[in-house]
Amino acid sequence: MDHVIGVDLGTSAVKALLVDRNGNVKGEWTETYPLYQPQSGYSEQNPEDWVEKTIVALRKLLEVSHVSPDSVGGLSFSGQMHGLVLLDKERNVLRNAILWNDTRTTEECREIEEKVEKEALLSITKNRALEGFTLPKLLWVKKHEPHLYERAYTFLLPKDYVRFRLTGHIAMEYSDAAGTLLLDVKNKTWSQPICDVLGIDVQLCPPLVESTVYVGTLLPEIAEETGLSTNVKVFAGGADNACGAVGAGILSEGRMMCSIGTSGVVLAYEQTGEKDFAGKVHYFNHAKPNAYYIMGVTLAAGYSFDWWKRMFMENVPFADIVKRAYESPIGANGLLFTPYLVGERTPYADADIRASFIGIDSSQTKWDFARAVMEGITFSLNESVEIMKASGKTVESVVSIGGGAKSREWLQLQADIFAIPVEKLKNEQGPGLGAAMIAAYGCGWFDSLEQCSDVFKQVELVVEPQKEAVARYQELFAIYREIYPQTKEMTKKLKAFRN
Ligand SMILES: Nc1ncnc2c1ncn2[C@@H]1O[C@H](COP(=O)(O)OP(=O)(O)O)[C@@H](O)[C@H]1O
Ligand SMILES: O=C(CO)[C@@H](O)[C@H](O)COP(=O)(O)O
Repeated sequence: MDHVIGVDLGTSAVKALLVDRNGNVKGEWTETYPLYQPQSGYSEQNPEDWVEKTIVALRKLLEVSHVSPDSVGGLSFSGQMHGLVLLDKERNVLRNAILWNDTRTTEECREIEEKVEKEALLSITKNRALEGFTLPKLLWVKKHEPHLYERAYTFLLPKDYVRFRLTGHIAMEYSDAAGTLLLDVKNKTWSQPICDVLGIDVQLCPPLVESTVYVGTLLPEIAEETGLSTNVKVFAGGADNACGAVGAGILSEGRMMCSIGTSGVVLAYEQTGEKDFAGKVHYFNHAKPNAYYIMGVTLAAGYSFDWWKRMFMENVPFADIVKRAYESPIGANGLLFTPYLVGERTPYADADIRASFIGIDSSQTKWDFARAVMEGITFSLNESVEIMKASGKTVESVVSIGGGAKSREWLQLQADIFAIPVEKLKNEQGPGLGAAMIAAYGCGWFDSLEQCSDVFKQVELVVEPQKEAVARYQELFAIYREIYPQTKEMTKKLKAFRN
Protein backbone atom coordinates (compact mmCIF):
# COMPACT_ATOMS: atom_id res chain seq x y z
CA MET A 1 0.00 0.00 0.00
CA ASP A 2 2.10 2.89 -1.24
CA HIS A 3 -0.48 5.62 -1.85
CA VAL A 4 -3.18 7.59 -0.07
CA ILE A 5 -5.83 9.94 -1.42
CA GLY A 6 -6.97 13.31 -0.08
CA VAL A 7 -10.33 14.61 -1.29
CA ASP A 8 -11.01 18.32 -0.79
CA LEU A 9 -14.68 19.20 -1.23
CA GLY A 10 -14.32 22.93 -1.98
CA THR A 11 -16.98 25.46 -2.89
CA SER A 12 -15.97 25.76 -6.52
CA ALA A 13 -14.87 22.16 -7.06
CA VAL A 14 -13.88 18.82 -5.60
CA LYS A 15 -10.14 18.20 -5.87
CA ALA A 16 -8.63 14.75 -5.42
CA LEU A 17 -4.89 14.23 -4.78
CA LEU A 18 -2.97 10.97 -4.88
CA VAL A 19 0.16 11.04 -2.73
CA ASP A 20 2.99 8.54 -2.17
CA ARG A 21 4.78 7.66 1.07
CA ASN A 22 7.20 10.58 0.63
CA GLY A 23 4.44 13.14 0.20
CA ASN A 24 4.97 13.44 -3.56
CA VAL A 25 1.78 14.23 -5.44
CA LYS A 26 1.48 11.54 -8.12
CA GLY A 27 -1.76 12.80 -9.60
CA GLU A 28 -4.58 15.31 -9.14
CA TRP A 29 -8.01 15.77 -10.61
CA THR A 30 -10.60 18.54 -10.23
CA GLU A 31 -14.31 18.43 -11.00
CA THR A 32 -16.42 21.58 -10.69
CA TYR A 33 -20.09 21.89 -9.70
CA PRO A 34 -22.56 24.75 -9.72
CA LEU A 35 -23.42 27.19 -6.93
CA TYR A 36 -27.03 28.34 -6.76
CA GLN A 37 -27.79 31.92 -5.71
CA PRO A 38 -31.57 32.26 -6.17
CA GLN A 39 -31.60 35.60 -4.26
CA SER A 40 -29.10 38.08 -2.88
CA GLY A 41 -27.57 36.52 0.24
CA TYR A 42 -28.57 32.94 -0.69
CA SER A 43 -25.94 30.32 -1.55
CA GLU A 44 -26.79 26.65 -2.06
CA GLN A 45 -25.45 23.47 -3.64
CA ASN A 46 -26.99 20.14 -4.49
CA PRO A 47 -25.31 17.43 -2.34
CA GLU A 48 -25.90 14.93 -5.16
CA ASP A 49 -23.51 17.02 -7.32
CA TRP A 50 -20.79 16.61 -4.67
CA VAL A 51 -21.24 12.83 -4.59
CA GLU A 52 -21.35 12.40 -8.37
CA LYS A 53 -18.34 14.64 -8.95
CA THR A 54 -16.33 13.04 -6.15
CA ILE A 55 -16.84 9.63 -7.76
CA VAL A 56 -15.79 11.01 -11.16
CA ALA A 57 -12.77 12.76 -9.62
CA LEU A 58 -11.63 9.53 -7.91
CA ARG A 59 -11.99 7.53 -11.13
CA LYS A 60 -10.10 10.12 -13.16
CA LEU A 61 -7.47 10.44 -10.44
CA LEU A 62 -6.67 6.74 -10.73
CA GLU A 63 -6.48 7.04 -14.53
CA VAL A 64 -4.09 10.02 -14.57
CA SER A 65 -1.92 8.69 -11.73
CA HIS A 66 -1.19 5.38 -13.49
CA VAL A 67 -0.98 3.44 -10.23
CA SER A 68 -2.52 0.12 -9.37
CA PRO A 69 -5.79 0.52 -7.43
CA ASP A 70 -4.42 -2.04 -4.96
CA SER A 71 -1.60 0.35 -4.06
CA VAL A 72 -4.09 2.81 -2.50
CA GLY A 73 -4.30 2.11 1.23
CA GLY A 74 -6.33 5.01 2.60
CA LEU A 75 -8.51 7.96 1.80
CA SER A 76 -9.69 10.96 3.77
CA PHE A 77 -11.60 14.19 3.32
CA SER A 78 -11.35 17.92 3.73
CA GLY A 79 -14.47 20.01 3.14
CA GLN A 80 -16.03 23.44 2.97
CA MET A 81 -17.34 24.16 6.47
CA HIS A 82 -20.73 24.94 8.04
CA GLY A 83 -23.04 23.90 5.14
CA LEU A 84 -26.31 22.33 6.34
CA VAL A 85 -27.22 18.97 4.78
CA LEU A 86 -30.56 17.88 6.26
CA LEU A 87 -31.47 14.17 6.07
CA ASP A 88 -34.72 12.29 6.73
CA LYS A 89 -35.05 8.92 8.47
CA GLU A 90 -34.25 7.05 5.26
CA ARG A 91 -31.17 9.27 4.97
CA ASN A 92 -32.46 11.09 1.93
CA VAL A 93 -31.47 14.73 1.47
CA LEU A 94 -34.45 16.98 2.31
CA ARG A 95 -33.35 20.16 0.48
CA ASN A 96 -30.32 21.73 -1.18
CA ALA A 97 -27.44 22.36 1.21
CA ILE A 98 -27.34 25.91 2.62
CA LEU A 99 -23.69 26.94 2.43
CA TRP A 100 -21.17 28.80 4.63
CA ASN A 101 -21.42 31.97 2.50
CA ASP A 102 -25.23 32.13 2.66
CA THR A 103 -26.26 35.09 4.80
CA ARG A 104 -30.07 34.74 4.94
CA THR A 105 -30.00 34.00 8.68
CA THR A 106 -29.44 37.39 10.32
CA GLU A 107 -32.76 37.13 12.20
CA GLU A 108 -31.88 33.67 13.48
CA CYS A 109 -28.53 35.01 14.73
CA ARG A 110 -30.38 37.72 16.68
CA GLU A 111 -32.72 35.02 18.07
CA ILE A 112 -29.70 33.02 19.28
CA GLU A 113 -28.27 36.16 20.91
CA GLU A 114 -31.59 36.85 22.65
CA LYS A 115 -32.09 33.33 23.95
CA VAL A 116 -28.53 32.26 24.79
CA GLU A 117 -26.58 34.50 27.15
CA LYS A 118 -23.54 36.01 25.41
CA GLU A 119 -21.11 34.64 28.01
CA ALA A 120 -22.66 31.17 27.81
CA LEU A 121 -22.48 31.11 24.00
CA LEU A 122 -18.84 32.19 24.07
CA SER A 123 -17.78 29.87 26.84
CA ILE A 124 -19.51 26.81 25.32
CA THR A 125 -19.08 27.29 21.58
CA LYS A 126 -16.11 29.74 21.73
CA ASN A 127 -17.76 31.67 18.90
CA ARG A 128 -20.41 34.30 18.33
CA ALA A 129 -23.55 33.76 16.26
CA LEU A 130 -22.69 34.38 12.59
CA GLU A 131 -24.93 33.88 9.56
CA GLY A 132 -22.54 31.35 8.01
CA PHE A 133 -22.64 28.86 10.88
CA THR A 134 -24.91 25.78 10.82
CA LEU A 135 -27.13 26.43 13.85
CA PRO A 136 -28.77 29.59 12.41
CA LYS A 137 -29.42 27.63 9.20
CA LEU A 138 -31.19 24.88 11.17
CA LEU A 139 -33.33 27.54 12.87
CA TRP A 140 -34.09 29.12 9.48
CA VAL A 141 -35.39 25.81 8.10
CA LYS A 142 -37.38 25.23 11.29
CA LYS A 143 -39.08 28.62 10.88
CA HIS A 144 -39.45 28.87 7.10
CA GLU A 145 -39.77 25.25 5.99
CA PRO A 146 -41.44 23.51 8.97
CA HIS A 147 -42.74 20.72 6.70
CA LEU A 148 -39.09 19.77 5.99
CA TYR A 149 -37.83 20.33 9.52
CA GLU A 150 -40.51 17.95 10.85
CA ARG A 151 -39.07 15.21 8.65
CA ALA A 152 -35.45 15.89 9.65
CA TYR A 153 -33.79 12.93 11.35
CA THR A 154 -30.19 14.18 11.38
CA PHE A 155 -27.92 16.74 9.74
CA LEU A 156 -24.41 16.53 8.32
CA LEU A 157 -21.76 18.89 6.97
CA PRO A 158 -20.74 18.68 3.29
CA LYS A 159 -17.75 16.33 3.42
CA ASP A 160 -19.37 14.23 6.19
CA TYR A 161 -22.30 13.68 3.85
CA VAL A 162 -20.04 12.62 0.97
CA ARG A 163 -18.15 10.28 3.30
CA PHE A 164 -21.48 8.78 4.40
CA ARG A 165 -22.46 8.15 0.78
CA LEU A 166 -19.11 6.52 0.05
CA THR A 167 -18.98 4.31 3.16
CA GLY A 168 -22.54 4.07 4.50
CA HIS A 169 -21.44 5.34 7.96
CA ILE A 170 -22.95 8.47 9.50
CA ALA A 171 -20.57 10.59 11.60
CA MET A 172 -19.38 14.16 12.04
CA GLU A 173 -15.85 14.95 13.15
CA TYR A 174 -14.90 17.60 15.69
CA SER A 175 -13.13 20.16 13.49
CA ASP A 176 -16.28 20.59 11.39
CA ALA A 177 -18.72 20.11 14.28
CA ALA A 178 -17.02 23.13 15.91
CA GLY A 179 -18.37 25.29 13.08
CA THR A 180 -22.01 24.39 13.79
CA LEU A 181 -22.29 26.57 16.95
CA LEU A 182 -23.81 23.55 18.68
CA LEU A 183 -20.60 21.97 19.92
CA ASP A 184 -19.14 22.42 23.37
CA VAL A 185 -15.72 23.05 21.86
CA LYS A 186 -13.60 22.43 24.95
CA ASN A 187 -15.47 19.34 26.17
CA LYS A 188 -16.08 17.93 22.65
CA THR A 189 -19.78 17.10 23.16
CA TRP A 190 -23.00 18.45 21.64
CA SER A 191 -24.34 21.22 23.85
CA GLN A 192 -27.59 20.08 25.44
CA PRO A 193 -28.20 23.55 27.03
CA ILE A 194 -27.94 25.33 23.66
CA CYS A 195 -30.19 22.77 21.97
CA ASP A 196 -32.74 23.04 24.79
CA VAL A 197 -32.97 26.82 24.87
CA LEU A 198 -33.43 26.97 21.09
CA GLY A 199 -35.89 24.08 20.87
CA ILE A 200 -33.62 21.76 18.90
CA ASP A 201 -33.75 18.05 19.67
CA VAL A 202 -30.18 17.06 20.49
CA GLN A 203 -30.93 13.69 18.84
CA LEU A 204 -30.71 15.51 15.50
CA CYS A 205 -26.97 15.90 16.05
CA PRO A 206 -24.94 13.01 14.56
CA PRO A 207 -22.34 10.84 16.36
CA LEU A 208 -18.99 12.63 16.84
CA VAL A 209 -15.57 11.21 15.91
CA GLU A 210 -11.93 12.38 15.79
CA SER A 211 -10.60 13.50 12.38
CA THR A 212 -8.02 10.73 12.31
CA VAL A 213 -10.46 7.92 13.14
CA TYR A 214 -11.01 4.96 10.79
CA VAL A 215 -14.65 5.10 9.69
CA GLY A 216 -15.00 2.13 7.34
CA THR A 217 -14.26 0.94 3.83
CA LEU A 218 -15.77 1.97 0.50
CA LEU A 219 -19.17 0.50 -0.36
CA PRO A 220 -18.85 -2.17 -3.08
CA GLU A 221 -20.81 -0.09 -5.64
CA ILE A 222 -18.57 2.94 -4.97
CA ALA A 223 -15.45 0.81 -5.34
CA GLU A 224 -16.76 -0.39 -8.67
CA GLU A 225 -17.62 3.09 -9.93
CA THR A 226 -14.32 4.64 -8.86
CA GLY A 227 -12.07 1.70 -9.72
CA LEU A 228 -10.71 1.68 -6.13
CA SER A 229 -10.57 -1.47 -4.02
CA THR A 230 -13.10 -2.21 -1.26
CA ASN A 231 -10.08 -2.51 1.06
CA VAL A 232 -9.34 1.24 0.96
CA LYS A 233 -9.58 2.50 4.54
CA VAL A 234 -11.57 5.69 4.93
CA PHE A 235 -10.65 8.13 7.73
CA ALA A 236 -12.98 10.87 8.97
CA GLY A 237 -10.99 13.92 7.76
CA GLY A 238 -11.49 17.54 8.70
CA ALA A 239 -12.86 20.98 7.95
CA ASP A 240 -11.04 22.50 4.97
CA ASN A 241 -9.28 25.07 7.10
CA ALA A 242 -8.25 22.49 9.70
CA CYS A 243 -6.95 20.23 6.91
CA GLY A 244 -5.27 23.22 5.25
CA ALA A 245 -3.53 23.78 8.58
CA VAL A 246 -2.41 20.14 8.71
CA GLY A 247 -1.14 20.36 5.12
CA ALA A 248 0.68 23.62 5.86
CA GLY A 249 2.27 22.22 9.01
CA ILE A 250 0.33 24.48 11.41
CA LEU A 251 0.69 21.90 14.17
CA SER A 252 2.39 23.92 16.92
CA GLU A 253 2.29 27.41 18.47
CA GLY A 254 3.77 30.23 16.38
CA ARG A 255 2.64 28.84 13.04
CA MET A 256 0.24 30.80 10.80
CA MET A 257 -1.50 30.14 7.47
CA CYS A 258 -3.24 32.29 4.88
CA SER A 259 -5.64 30.59 2.48
CA ILE A 260 -7.11 32.32 -0.56
CA GLY A 261 -9.76 29.96 -1.90
CA THR A 262 -13.34 31.03 -2.52
CA SER A 263 -13.15 32.44 1.00
CA GLY A 264 -10.01 33.88 2.55
CA VAL A 265 -8.67 32.69 5.86
CA VAL A 266 -5.90 33.70 8.22
CA LEU A 267 -5.36 30.95 10.79
CA ALA A 268 -3.07 30.39 13.78
CA TYR A 269 -2.50 27.34 15.97
CA GLU A 270 -3.79 27.19 19.58
CA GLN A 271 -2.76 24.47 21.98
CA THR A 272 -5.79 24.78 24.29
CA GLY A 273 -9.52 25.38 24.03
CA GLU A 274 -9.48 27.46 27.19
CA LYS A 275 -8.67 30.92 25.90
CA ASP A 276 -11.16 33.73 25.39
CA PHE A 277 -10.95 35.75 22.19
CA ALA A 278 -14.33 37.38 22.90
CA GLY A 279 -15.66 36.13 19.55
CA LYS A 280 -13.35 38.45 17.56
CA VAL A 281 -11.98 35.44 15.68
CA HIS A 282 -13.37 31.95 15.08
CA TYR A 283 -12.00 29.46 17.65
CA PHE A 284 -12.35 25.84 16.56
CA ASN A 285 -11.11 22.30 17.23
CA HIS A 286 -8.16 21.35 15.02
CA ALA A 287 -8.01 18.16 12.93
CA LYS A 288 -4.99 17.28 15.10
CA PRO A 289 -6.63 15.59 18.11
CA ASN A 290 -6.99 17.79 21.20
CA ALA A 291 -5.57 20.91 19.55
CA TYR A 292 -7.31 24.10 18.39
CA TYR A 293 -6.90 27.06 16.05
CA ILE A 294 -8.16 30.61 15.68
CA MET A 295 -8.98 32.23 12.38
CA GLY A 296 -10.38 35.31 10.67
CA VAL A 297 -12.48 34.90 7.52
CA THR A 298 -12.96 37.10 4.45
CA LEU A 299 -16.14 35.78 2.87
CA ALA A 300 -15.34 36.70 -0.73
CA ALA A 301 -11.57 36.42 -1.29
CA GLY A 302 -10.91 34.28 -4.38
CA TYR A 303 -14.61 34.72 -5.03
CA SER A 304 -14.11 38.48 -5.56
CA PHE A 305 -11.31 37.83 -8.02
CA ASP A 306 -13.41 35.20 -9.73
CA TRP A 307 -16.32 37.66 -9.91
CA TRP A 308 -14.07 40.30 -11.48
CA LYS A 309 -12.84 37.83 -14.09
CA ARG A 310 -16.35 36.55 -14.89
CA MET A 311 -17.71 40.06 -15.30
CA PHE A 312 -14.92 41.82 -17.15
CA MET A 313 -12.17 39.44 -18.32
CA GLU A 314 -13.87 36.12 -18.82
CA ASN A 315 -11.44 34.79 -21.41
CA VAL A 316 -8.22 35.81 -19.72
CA PRO A 317 -6.67 33.06 -17.51
CA PHE A 318 -6.18 33.94 -13.83
CA ALA A 319 -2.41 33.73 -14.11
CA ASP A 320 -2.39 36.33 -16.93
CA ILE A 321 -4.71 38.69 -15.08
CA VAL A 322 -2.41 38.55 -12.06
CA LYS A 323 0.69 39.24 -14.19
CA ARG A 324 -0.82 42.22 -16.02
CA ALA A 325 -2.40 43.62 -12.87
CA TYR A 326 0.95 43.45 -11.10
CA GLU A 327 2.36 45.84 -13.70
CA SER A 328 0.06 48.53 -12.26
CA PRO A 329 1.67 50.52 -9.46
CA ILE A 330 1.10 49.92 -5.74
CA GLY A 331 -2.33 51.34 -4.91
CA ALA A 332 -3.63 50.68 -8.46
CA ASN A 333 -3.28 54.31 -9.52
CA GLY A 334 -5.34 55.55 -6.57
CA LEU A 335 -8.04 52.88 -6.58
CA LEU A 336 -9.20 50.89 -3.54
CA PHE A 337 -11.55 47.91 -3.44
CA THR A 338 -13.33 46.36 -0.46
CA PRO A 339 -14.25 42.69 -1.11
CA TYR A 340 -17.66 42.69 0.58
CA LEU A 341 -19.56 41.14 -2.34
CA VAL A 342 -21.59 38.84 -0.09
CA GLY A 343 -21.22 40.66 3.25
CA GLU A 344 -18.32 40.12 5.65
CA ARG A 345 -17.25 38.13 8.71
CA THR A 346 -13.86 39.34 10.06
CA PRO A 347 -13.41 41.93 11.48
CA TYR A 348 -16.89 43.21 10.60
CA ALA A 349 -19.60 40.62 11.24
CA ASP A 350 -21.99 42.30 8.83
CA ALA A 351 -24.19 40.45 6.34
CA ASP A 352 -25.48 43.71 4.79
CA ILE A 353 -22.23 45.48 3.90
CA ARG A 354 -21.43 45.40 0.18
CA ALA A 355 -18.27 45.98 -1.87
CA SER A 356 -16.95 49.33 -3.14
CA PHE A 357 -14.41 50.72 -5.54
CA ILE A 358 -13.17 54.04 -4.12
CA GLY A 359 -11.20 56.59 -6.13
CA ILE A 360 -12.25 55.73 -9.70
CA ASP A 361 -10.39 58.02 -12.12
CA SER A 362 -10.76 58.25 -15.89
CA SER A 363 -7.07 57.44 -16.37
CA GLN A 364 -7.33 54.02 -14.74
CA THR A 365 -7.27 50.85 -16.83
CA LYS A 366 -9.02 47.54 -16.29
CA TRP A 367 -5.67 46.15 -15.06
CA ASP A 368 -5.64 48.82 -12.34
CA PHE A 369 -9.07 47.56 -11.33
CA ALA A 370 -7.82 43.96 -11.26
CA ARG A 371 -4.88 45.04 -9.09
CA ALA A 372 -7.24 46.93 -6.76
CA VAL A 373 -9.32 43.74 -6.39
CA MET A 374 -6.25 41.67 -5.45
CA GLU A 375 -5.00 44.36 -3.07
CA GLY A 376 -8.44 44.79 -1.48
CA ILE A 377 -8.74 41.04 -0.82
CA THR A 378 -5.27 41.06 0.74
CA PHE A 379 -6.06 44.15 2.86
CA SER A 380 -9.12 42.39 4.15
CA LEU A 381 -6.98 39.38 5.13
CA ASN A 382 -4.52 41.77 6.74
CA GLU A 383 -7.29 42.85 9.12
CA SER A 384 -7.16 39.28 10.48
CA VAL A 385 -3.35 39.26 10.51
CA GLU A 386 -3.51 42.43 12.63
CA ILE A 387 -5.94 40.77 15.07
CA MET A 388 -3.55 37.79 15.39
CA LYS A 389 -0.60 40.11 16.00
CA ALA A 390 -2.62 42.09 18.58
CA SER A 391 -3.56 38.86 20.38
CA GLY A 392 0.13 38.39 21.12
CA LYS A 393 0.93 35.83 18.42
CA THR A 394 4.53 35.94 17.28
CA VAL A 395 4.36 35.42 13.59
CA GLU A 396 7.65 34.95 11.84
CA SER A 397 6.20 33.70 8.58
CA VAL A 398 2.92 32.70 7.02
CA VAL A 399 2.27 29.66 4.80
CA SER A 400 0.10 30.64 1.86
CA ILE A 401 -2.24 28.06 0.30
CA GLY A 402 -5.25 27.96 -2.05
CA GLY A 403 -5.75 29.30 -5.56
CA GLY A 404 -4.34 32.68 -4.51
CA ALA A 405 -0.98 31.04 -3.80
CA LYS A 406 -0.61 29.90 -7.40
CA SER A 407 0.88 33.20 -8.61
CA ARG A 408 4.26 34.56 -7.51
CA GLU A 409 2.93 38.12 -7.79
CA TRP A 410 0.04 37.57 -5.38
CA LEU A 411 2.46 35.94 -2.92
CA GLN A 412 4.56 39.12 -3.11
CA LEU A 413 1.46 41.25 -2.44
CA GLN A 414 0.75 39.12 0.63
CA ALA A 415 4.33 39.48 1.91
CA ASP A 416 4.28 43.27 1.35
CA ILE A 417 0.84 43.87 2.86
CA PHE A 418 1.28 41.50 5.84
CA ALA A 419 4.90 42.65 6.27
CA ILE A 420 5.86 39.01 6.96
CA PRO A 421 7.74 36.46 4.80
CA VAL A 422 5.32 34.23 2.91
CA GLU A 423 6.03 30.52 2.28
CA LYS A 424 4.60 28.74 -0.73
CA LEU A 425 4.35 24.96 -0.72
CA LYS A 426 5.24 22.76 -3.70
CA ASN A 427 1.52 22.01 -4.06
CA GLU A 428 -0.82 24.84 -3.12
CA GLN A 429 -3.67 22.42 -2.40
CA GLY A 430 -3.14 22.48 1.36
CA PRO A 431 -6.54 21.06 2.40
CA GLY A 432 -6.29 18.08 0.03
CA LEU A 433 -2.74 17.43 1.22
CA GLY A 434 -3.91 17.68 4.84
CA ALA A 435 -6.61 15.11 4.11
CA ALA A 436 -4.01 12.82 2.51
CA MET A 437 -1.82 13.27 5.62
CA ILE A 438 -4.72 12.22 7.85
CA ALA A 439 -5.07 9.07 5.72
CA ALA A 440 -1.29 8.43 5.83
CA TYR A 441 -1.25 8.80 9.61
CA GLY A 442 -4.43 6.69 9.90
CA CYS A 443 -2.82 3.94 7.82
CA GLY A 444 0.03 3.82 10.35
CA TRP A 445 2.71 5.22 8.04
CA PHE A 446 3.69 7.75 10.73
CA ASP A 447 3.46 7.95 14.53
CA SER A 448 2.04 11.48 14.49
CA LEU A 449 0.74 14.15 12.13
CA GLU A 450 3.87 16.17 12.96
CA GLN A 451 6.09 13.33 11.78
CA CYS A 452 4.01 13.06 8.61
CA SER A 453 4.28 16.84 8.09
CA ASP A 454 8.09 16.66 8.32
CA VAL A 455 8.01 14.38 5.28
CA PHE A 456 4.97 15.67 3.34
CA LYS A 457 5.28 19.46 3.70
CA GLN A 458 7.55 20.67 0.94
CA VAL A 459 8.29 24.42 0.87
CA GLU A 460 9.02 25.56 -2.67
CA LEU A 461 9.57 29.26 -2.20
CA VAL A 462 9.83 31.93 0.51
CA VAL A 463 8.82 35.44 -0.57
CA GLU A 464 10.31 38.25 1.56
CA PRO A 465 8.51 41.57 2.12
CA GLN A 466 10.02 44.57 0.23
CA LYS A 467 10.72 47.48 2.59
CA GLU A 468 9.44 50.30 0.37
CA ALA A 469 6.31 48.42 -0.64
CA VAL A 470 5.56 47.62 3.02
CA ALA A 471 5.65 51.33 3.88
CA ARG A 472 3.38 52.28 0.94
CA TYR A 473 0.91 49.55 1.85
CA GLN A 474 0.79 50.70 5.45
CA GLU A 475 -0.41 54.12 4.24
CA LEU A 476 -2.96 52.56 1.91
CA PHE A 477 -4.22 50.12 4.56
CA ALA A 478 -5.06 53.05 6.84
CA ILE A 479 -7.23 54.54 4.07
CA TYR A 480 -8.74 51.12 3.28
CA ARG A 481 -9.86 50.84 6.90
CA GLU A 482 -11.84 54.06 6.60
CA ILE A 483 -14.08 52.58 3.91
CA TYR A 484 -16.10 50.15 6.03
CA PRO A 485 -17.48 52.68 8.55
CA GLN A 486 -18.21 55.17 5.78
CA THR A 487 -20.01 52.77 3.42
CA LYS A 488 -21.82 50.65 6.02
CA GLU A 489 -25.03 52.66 6.24
CA MET A 490 -25.12 53.52 2.52
CA THR A 491 -24.86 49.92 1.34
CA LYS A 492 -27.42 48.86 3.95
CA LYS A 493 -29.93 51.29 2.43
CA LEU A 494 -29.26 49.77 -0.98
CA LYS A 495 -30.45 46.39 0.31
CA ALA A 496 -33.99 47.41 -0.56
CA PHE A 497 -32.92 47.65 -4.22
CA ARG A 498 -31.21 44.26 -4.42
CA ASN A 499 -32.95 41.09 -5.67
N1 LIG B 1 -3.27 31.34 -11.21
C1 LIG B 1 -3.92 31.96 -10.23
N2 LIG B 1 -3.38 33.02 -9.61
C2 LIG B 1 -4.02 33.65 -8.62
N3 LIG B 1 -5.23 33.29 -8.16
C3 LIG B 1 -5.83 32.26 -8.73
C4 LIG B 1 -5.21 31.53 -9.78
N4 LIG B 1 -6.05 30.53 -10.12
C5 LIG B 1 -7.14 30.65 -9.31
N5 LIG B 1 -7.01 31.68 -8.48
C6 LIG B 1 -7.97 32.11 -7.44
O1 LIG B 1 -8.22 30.98 -6.60
C7 LIG B 1 -9.63 30.80 -6.43
C8 LIG B 1 -9.94 29.32 -6.26
O2 LIG B 1 -9.19 28.82 -5.21
P1 LIG B 1 -9.42 27.34 -4.63
O3 LIG B 1 -8.45 27.18 -3.51
O4 LIG B 1 -9.32 26.39 -5.75
O5 LIG B 1 -10.94 27.47 -4.13
P2 LIG B 1 -11.98 26.52 -3.33
O6 LIG B 1 -11.17 25.59 -2.47
O7 LIG B 1 -12.82 27.47 -2.56
O8 LIG B 1 -12.81 25.79 -4.34
C9 LIG B 1 -10.25 31.42 -7.66
O9 LIG B 1 -11.54 31.89 -7.37
C10 LIG B 1 -9.29 32.56 -8.00
O10 LIG B 1 -9.69 33.71 -7.32
O1 LIG C 1 -16.74 29.39 6.11
C1 LIG C 1 -15.57 29.15 6.02
C2 LIG C 1 -14.73 29.06 7.24
O2 LIG C 1 -15.39 29.44 8.41
C3 LIG C 1 -14.95 28.89 4.67
O3 LIG C 1 -13.56 28.94 4.73
C4 LIG C 1 -15.44 27.60 4.10
O4 LIG C 1 -14.85 26.53 4.83
C5 LIG C 1 -15.22 27.49 2.59
O5 LIG C 1 -13.92 27.36 2.17
P1 LIG C 1 -13.33 27.47 0.67
O6 LIG C 1 -14.30 26.86 -0.27
O7 LIG C 1 -13.03 28.89 0.42
O8 LIG C 1 -12.05 26.66 0.79
